[in-house]
Amino acid sequence: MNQEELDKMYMRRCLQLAKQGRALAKPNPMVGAVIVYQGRILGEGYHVRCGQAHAEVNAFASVRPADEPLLPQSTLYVSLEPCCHTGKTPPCADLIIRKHVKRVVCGCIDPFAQVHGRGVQKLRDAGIDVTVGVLDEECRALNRQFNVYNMLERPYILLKWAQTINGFLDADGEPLALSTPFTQMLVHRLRAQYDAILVGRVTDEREHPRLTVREWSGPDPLRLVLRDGITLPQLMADLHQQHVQSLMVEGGAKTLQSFIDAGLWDEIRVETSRLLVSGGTKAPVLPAGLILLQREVYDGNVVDTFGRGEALGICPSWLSKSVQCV
Ligand SMILES: NC(=O)C1=CN([C@@H]2O[C@H](COP(=O)(O)OP(=O)(O)OC[C@H]3O[C@@H](n4cnc5c(N)ncnc54)[C@H](OP(=O)(O)O)[C@@H]3O)[C@@H](O)[C@H]2O)C=CC1
Ligand SMILES: Nc1c(N[C@@H]2O[C@H](COP(=O)(O)O)[C@@H](O)[C@H]2O)[nH]c(=O)[nH]c1=O
Ligand SMILES: [Zn+2]
Repeated sequence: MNQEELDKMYMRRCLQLAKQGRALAKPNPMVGAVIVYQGRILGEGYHVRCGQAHAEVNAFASVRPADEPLLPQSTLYVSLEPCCHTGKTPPCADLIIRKHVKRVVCGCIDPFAQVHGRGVQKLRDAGIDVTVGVLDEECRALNRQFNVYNMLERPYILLKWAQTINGFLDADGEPLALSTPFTQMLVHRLRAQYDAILVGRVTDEREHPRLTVREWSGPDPLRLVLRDGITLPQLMADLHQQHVQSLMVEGGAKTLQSFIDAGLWDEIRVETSRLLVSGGTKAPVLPAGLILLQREVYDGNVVDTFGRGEALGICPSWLSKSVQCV
C-alpha cells in the first residue's frame, strides 16, 4: 500500500470510531482519531460526549507510557480539523504541539467559524507536517447535520414518506401500513438520529402518530405539528434558536410539498411498497435536480434516498467546501 492508501485506511478507522459518538456527542460533531507509528496503532479515541474530552485527547490518553517516546515519529489521524479555541475543553492543537507528533492528517476542515482552518495553521506554524482532505467528502457527510445547522442556520432536513406503487400515501384518507417490520425498524433507527420530527395538522388529527423510537434504542425526537399560524422561515428560525440540529418531516403530502416548494430539504427518503390502491392522498412531487444516493430493496419494498444535485443552484451544503456555501 502506498502512503495515500494508508492515509485513507487510517481515516476510515477514524470514521468508524467517530460513529461511536452518534448518540452522545450532540450537539458537537462526531470525531475519531488514531495515532500510528510505522504501521502500528499506538492509540485511538473518539469524542464520546459533548462537554467531555475531544477525540484527540482520548487517543493520546490511550497511548501506553512505554510508547510515548514514539510520538515524535508518529502520525495523528483525525476526521475533523483539530480545534484551536477554548470551548468546554482546551484547544487540541496545543496538546498535539506539546506531544510533538511528526505529522497530522485531517479528514476535513471544521466549518465552525472559530476554528475553520486556524487549527491547521497553528499546527503548521509549529512545524508539524499537516495533510488536509483525506476522505474529505465522507468526513463532511458524517457530520452533515452539524454542518448544515452551523452553516445554513437551520436544521438539516430529511423529508421521508412511504407510498404505494401507484403513488399514494393512504387509501382514501385511511392510514396504510406500507413499511414491513424490517423497514419500520429502519425508520425508528433514523428517528433516533434526529432531534425533531414533524407532521402536518391533518396527519396529527387523523393518525395521532406517536413519532417515537420504539423499534430501536435511542432518544425520542421532539414531536412537532405544523399548523396554520406558522410559516416555514419562522419555524426554521425557531428551531435554530432551540438548537434543533436535525428535523425529519414524515408527512403528509401537503406538509412535505411545502418543504419541497420552499427548497427546504437536504435529503429525501421514499419507500415504495408493492401495494396498489384505487385512490387517496397523492404523494409529493419530487423536486427536479435531485440525485439518487442509494437504492435499497427490503422484502420487496424499494427505499430510495435522494440528495441535492449541483443543478439545484444551492450547493449541497454538507458536501461542499465549508462556509463558502452560506
Ligand atoms: N405514507 C406516509 O408516509 C404518510 C402518510 N400520511 C397520510 O397523509 C394524509 C394527510 O396528508 P395531507 O392531507 O396532505 O395533510 P398534512 O398532514 O400534510 O397536513 C396539512 C396541514 O398541515 C399544515 N401545513 C402544511 N404545510 C404548512 C405550511 N407550510 N405552513 C403552515 N401549515 C402547514 C396545514 O394546517 P392548517 O390546515 O391548520 O393550516 C395543512 O392543512 C393522512 O391521511 C396520513 O395518513 C401522513 C404522513 C406520512
Ligand atoms: N404508514 C407509514 C408511515 N406513516 C408515518 O408514520 C406515522 C406513524 O408513526 P407512529 O405512530 O410512531 O407509528 C404516521 O403518522 C406517518 O407520519 N411511515 C412509514 O415509514 N411507513 C408507513 O407505512
Ligand atoms: Zn478539540
